[in-house]
Amino acid sequence: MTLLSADHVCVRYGAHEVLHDISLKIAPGEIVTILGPNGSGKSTLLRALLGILPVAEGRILREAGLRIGYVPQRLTIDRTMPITVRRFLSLPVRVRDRAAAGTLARVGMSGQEGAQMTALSGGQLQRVLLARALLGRPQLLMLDEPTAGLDQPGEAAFYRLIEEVRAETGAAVLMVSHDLHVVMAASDRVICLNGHICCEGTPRVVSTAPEYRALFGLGTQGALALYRHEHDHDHRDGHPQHHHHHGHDHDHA
Ligand SMILES: Nc1ncnc2c1ncn2[C@@H]1O[C@H](COP(=O)(O)OP(=O)(O)OP(=O)(O)O)[C@@H](O)[C@H]1O
Repeated sequence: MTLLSADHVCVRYGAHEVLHDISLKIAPGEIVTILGPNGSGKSTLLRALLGILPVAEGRILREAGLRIGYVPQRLTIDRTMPITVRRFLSLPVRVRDRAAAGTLARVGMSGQEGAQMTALSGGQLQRVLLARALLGRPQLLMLDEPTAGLDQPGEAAFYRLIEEVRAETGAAVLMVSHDLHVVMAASDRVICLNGHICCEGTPRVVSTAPEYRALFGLGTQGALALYRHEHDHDHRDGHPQHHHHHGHDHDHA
């Protein structure tokens, strides 16, 4: 079963092709992260998947009646127009007090109905944005760099919250990030984007993929070498002097 899919999608701004031949699928309940450097088209891809940006080629398919909860990258609040958390939760769709209170409790913002949106910290604002998205009982949550501007503990706490929400509601999560640590901790699957899909798979597989490492300037040493070393070691029964001799395994077989 697939909630949302892209089939050979290209997106252009004028003559500039920002996304090339993108195919992907999101299944119910999975947490998928799109990872890529600045300008790689992550936000563009989310907006195309949401249907708020036209595609030049290919197509986007959404399950009939799919409920999507969208948490934008940032929210520009007009400081001359004060608005409380409670009123914000009823934009654009009015919600009941009980639903508002319950959802605020869920995101760790219990009793904050009366707070001014402009007075919230970055972490609190993200929680309120998430609460508003959850009020629509989404089957798919889409989050665009939801922890941009948060410190490390704030970021970790927010991703734990996302995992709890997934566990409780069964919602699939598609998010954008350029933070490897977050992705390693909280994703079932990672899609590495740079105008096209460079590689995809579990966080462990992607983090050792040469395409991923080249894209993030990690070189070919470091974790990849370490991973290979450990992998070799497991098969060589404590004969480290033979590490680079590829015939060794066969000698034993
Ligand atoms: N409205 C637009 N008109 C023209 N070009 C645009 C527009 N929006 C984005 N672009 C270009 O498309 C490319 C991808 O932008 P996008 O914002 O999707 O990347 P991103 O991966 O989300 O970047 P970041 O990590 O910086 O948020 C960039 O080269 C950007 O300049």
